[in-house]
Amino acid sequence: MRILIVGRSGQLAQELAARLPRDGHQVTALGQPELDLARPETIARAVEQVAPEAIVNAAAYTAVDRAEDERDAAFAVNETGSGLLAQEAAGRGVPLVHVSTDYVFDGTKDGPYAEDDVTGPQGVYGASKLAGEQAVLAAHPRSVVLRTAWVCGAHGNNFLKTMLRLGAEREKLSVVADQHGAPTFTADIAEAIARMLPGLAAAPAGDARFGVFHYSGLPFTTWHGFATEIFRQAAGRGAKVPGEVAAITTDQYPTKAKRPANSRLDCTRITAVHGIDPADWRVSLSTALDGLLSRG
Ligand SMILES: NC(=O)C1=CN([C@@H]2O[C@H](COP(=O)(O)OP(=O)(O)OC[C@H]3O[C@@H](n4cnc5c(N)ncnc54)[C@H](OP(=O)(O)O)[C@@H]3O)[C@@H](O)[C@H]2O)C=CC1
Ligand SMILES: Cc1cn([C@H]2C[C@H](O)[C@@H](COP(=O)(O)OP(=O)(O)O[C@H]3O[C@@H](C)C(=O)[C@@H](O)[C@H]3O)O2)c(=O)[nH]c1=O
Ligand SMILES: [Mg+2]
Repeated sequence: MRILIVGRSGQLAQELAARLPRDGHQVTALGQPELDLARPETIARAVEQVAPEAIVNAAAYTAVDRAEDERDAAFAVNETGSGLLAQEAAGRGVPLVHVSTDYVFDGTKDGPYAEDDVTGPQGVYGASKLAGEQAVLAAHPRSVVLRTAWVCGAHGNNFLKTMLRLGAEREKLSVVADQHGAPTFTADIAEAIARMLPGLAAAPAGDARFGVFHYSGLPFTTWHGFATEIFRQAAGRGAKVPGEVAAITTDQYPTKAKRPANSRLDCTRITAVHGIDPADWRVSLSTALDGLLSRG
């Protein structure tokens, strides 16, 4: 299939550009300035030029704290641009996979979130992503909204790479231990998208394969639990790690945007409908560290 990946420099976009050709797909990854989700005219032009048979939107305004001060910029990309992209996909009759986030939830639920649970974003980023989900689903019945969480990988910037960097510099780190969720590695998300694309291309509007799906790693942990496992595995590979990783509360780590205390996603629907199982993030972490630490 000819596939358009929207986003080029992002961590998931780079992983998709590496993974999808392995299934024989012809892949074009476009980002700014050629395809700028904040500039509507570039969206239509890029889609027409590539003439894709499927589109994956891996681009977003992702600066969670900065979004609090840049509401218009966040909504322009995450809502308006994403909705327009969905319109283009609908116009061409091709399926769209649109990636979204756990931050659409308020985090007060006592247990993992299912796809139809009530949303309630705590910040501008989450609100703009929720508006984007709604715009995409309204514009195009043959779309998948794939909500994931705590995305990490070898490419781009993420919590894993921040921990490795800070861990090499400092003797002590403090990491929040009262936000619950699970890391999701870009390699696993790319694999999941690769597995669902052929079915989506064949499925008509109204098919159960479209709609909202949750996909994150297992087992559930906290950011502190994730950091602890990162340093355990990194130390095993000879990397310099901090002597202490203190468990702190969210109150002790003030940030501009509020994060949900519970980001746990119930991923049973994607398993039932698409046959895709959540990956053990500890295994994916090990693979990512093999690449990251051997490169020095
Ligand atoms: N990071 C995370 O922890 C999580 C991410 N997600 C979602 O996953 C998806 C992928 O995120 P991730 O790979 O981490 O994101 P990154 O922050 O790594 O990359 C974002 C990408 O979006 C592109 N982008 C930003 N603005 C525009 C624009 N106006 N037009 C075109 N492209 C633009 C960036 O390009 P450029 O570099 O040129 O600006 C970049 O390629 C997003 O939908 C995100 O909301 C969901 C849950 C967790
Ligand atoms: C660097 C650092 C972070 N933290 C906390 C802050 C935050 O609660 C948590 C994770 O930090 P981050 O900066 O990665 O958080 P954040 O950028 O909010 O990560 C989010 O990004 C968006 C795009 C999403 O969609 C979410 O799923 C989520 O992954 O760890 C510490 O406690 N100590 C530290 O030293
Ligand atoms: Mg971040």
